[in-house]
Amino acid sequence: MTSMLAMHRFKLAGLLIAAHTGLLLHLLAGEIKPLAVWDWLDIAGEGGSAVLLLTWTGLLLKSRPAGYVTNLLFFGLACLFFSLFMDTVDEFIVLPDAVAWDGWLESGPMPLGFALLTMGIFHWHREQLAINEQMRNRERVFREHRQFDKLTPLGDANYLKTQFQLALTEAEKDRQPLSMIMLDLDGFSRVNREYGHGEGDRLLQVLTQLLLLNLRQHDLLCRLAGDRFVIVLPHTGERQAQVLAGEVGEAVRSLAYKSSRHGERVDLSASVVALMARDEDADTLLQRLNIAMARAKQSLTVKYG
Ligand SMILES: Nc1nc2c(ncn2[C@@H]2O[C@H](COP(=O)(O)OP(=O)(O)OP(=O)(O)O)[C@@H](O)[C@H]2O)c(=O)[nH]1
Repeated sequence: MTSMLAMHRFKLAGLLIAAHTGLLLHLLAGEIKPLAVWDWLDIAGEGGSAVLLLTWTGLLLKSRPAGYVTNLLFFGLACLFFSLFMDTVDEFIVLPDAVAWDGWLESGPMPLGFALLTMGIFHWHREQLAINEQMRNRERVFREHRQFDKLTPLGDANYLKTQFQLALTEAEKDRQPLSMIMLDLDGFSRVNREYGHGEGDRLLQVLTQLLLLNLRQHDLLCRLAGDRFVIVLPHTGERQAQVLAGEVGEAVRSLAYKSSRHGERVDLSASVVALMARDEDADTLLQRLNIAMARAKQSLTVKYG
């Protein structure tokens, strides 16, 4: 919150000064209305809307990076807030008939605000299309933020199950093969132990980027839990899935990840298994993948002790 205020301090200060100046002008030129003539419905409607606009402005600044689009949206909302604030002030202060500028203060910023907001939303829409393109291998069909893991951020186990079910239905309908890859880092707990949990988190984020780079357009990557990832491969038979699994495993081995402590390389390897879906549901498929992974881990223990 403090960093958000610091980053946008000039804009927020400008809005505060504008609102205070408007209020001051009204106080200097007019008189406070007696309580008996206050229109509570108007006060609640206009004042409430102004408060909501301030809330939107706060949420906007808190959730978006600073820049051109954020500025357009901010100034759009700021103009609408100013108009409504002036409208609310008008409910408490009566101005002499000769005064005409109050109409400008109330109505002037409103169309400007809508124009700026429209431009901002248009650019936001274009920005979102570009982000969607980058998110393709993480989201595929729909977005459900509650099912996204905050660290990586990939779909979690629940999201994966939903996607499994959708992919299975689609594969059956199109009579196309569907395969999966499961990847689990070997000895990841050692990274946490030796370098700290923060370093482990960073490594998982780098690994996510690496895996995403190795996927095809229509594949989907999810983080099942901890250091275990699953890739859904539509239109893919088992042999092709095995080839892709080999490539992904090779990519992990080749990753020259450097620790942030002394910059030394952290050697990595992963157990990777690939399976083709049979006539089964999402839970059974996930269970088969987990069993195949347990076997792969077991043979690793036999091999290296
Ligand atoms: N840094 C970090 N560690 C995590 C996260 N989630 C799970 N872990 C850790 O990941 C480790 C997973 O343990 P294991 O399943 O035994 O994995 P492993 O050490 O790679 O062992 P094998 O899979 O048998 O090779 C545990 O130490 C968890 O604490 C996370 O979000 N961040």
